[in-house]
Amino acid sequence: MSVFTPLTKAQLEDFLSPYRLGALHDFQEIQAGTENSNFFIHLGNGQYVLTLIERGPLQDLPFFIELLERLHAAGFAVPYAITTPSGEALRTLKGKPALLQPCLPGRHVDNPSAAHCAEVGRWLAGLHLLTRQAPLIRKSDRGLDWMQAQGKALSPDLSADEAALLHAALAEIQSKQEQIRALPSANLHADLFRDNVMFEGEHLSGVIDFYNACSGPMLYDLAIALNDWCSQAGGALDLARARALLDAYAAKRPFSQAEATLLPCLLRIAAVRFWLSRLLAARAFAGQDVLIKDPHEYARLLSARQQVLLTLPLAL
Ligand SMILES: Nc1ncnc2c1ncn2[C@@H]1O[C@H](COP(=O)(O)OP(=O)(O)OP(=O)(O)O)[C@@H](O)[C@H]1O
Ligand SMILES: N[C@@H](CCO)C(=O)O
Repeated sequence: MSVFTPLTKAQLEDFLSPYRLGALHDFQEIQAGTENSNFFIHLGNGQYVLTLIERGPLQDLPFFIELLERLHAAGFAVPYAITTPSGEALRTLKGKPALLQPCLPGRHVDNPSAAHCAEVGRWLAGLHLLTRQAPLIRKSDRGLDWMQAQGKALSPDLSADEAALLHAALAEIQSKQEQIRALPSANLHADLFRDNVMFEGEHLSGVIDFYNACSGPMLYDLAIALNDWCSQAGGALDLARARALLDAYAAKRPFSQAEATLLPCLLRIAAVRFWLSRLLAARAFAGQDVLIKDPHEYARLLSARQQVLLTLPLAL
């Protein structure tokens, strides 16, 4: 399970009363999730999700709240922070920052079709188009410098083959970092995995978990999504799904030549980022009753991205 801070009904009733959303009928701990404590909350006038933030850059919570408010105002189905009548969005429960959000409809899709991937591409293009003129600035706390530092710290734990794979990727990141930082930027979700997207049939009905959101190169968001949504079991890219995602995106925001050149590198960087964060989580939560995602999946994926046959659709 992954609820780090259990709550009683009385604690919840006390916390929820200022929202004036009706009586607490029921609540359930949400077992999925790896970083925060989440609860489904059934109130008199509907269903909500309560998140207690357990870790991460707490000083950046105002950034997440503002970004989600901006997306909500633009019509995106996202878990914006509901405010109390006195205007409080960020509150505290059992000493943890606490946010009450709408419960978004739909379910996660484990085996996405090309149509699901196209929806993801369209959603990402919408996010980037909305924010690229004036992105809210936040440097990722798991960016290129973090990868270099964590890669160095974690490589002694790896097999010789894995360490060589990681070192080659870190050397590539080092040599191309200026080109990467010069790519066109916007606000990124930066964690757009299948378990952060809800679907009703083939219609994308919501995106959750913005706690890795940041400002940065738009291509990086695509690389993260391609790696999770468009990989076959062994790690190789599924070209039909990848093409569907990229074509749907490019129909709303055409790619630049620099983005086309750097796509293979960005796919490798996105693989390194989640390989390292999963290694760190596996180390931090070893032996505990916490959902740990397999780090080796991302080592395999990085290995499979040494050759990338996918090209970006460019405007003629
Ligand atoms: N606003 C919401 N509407 C509906 N379901 C939600 C909402 N927020 C969270 N959930 C459900 O709770 C689960 C866990 O949430 P989430 O992925 O945000 O966990 P986390 O621990 O914060 O993040 P992660 O493990 O992805 O880093 C989701 O998979 C989803 O099923
Ligand atoms: N989506 C991440 C976990 C949360 O950041 C992963 O699959 O490793």
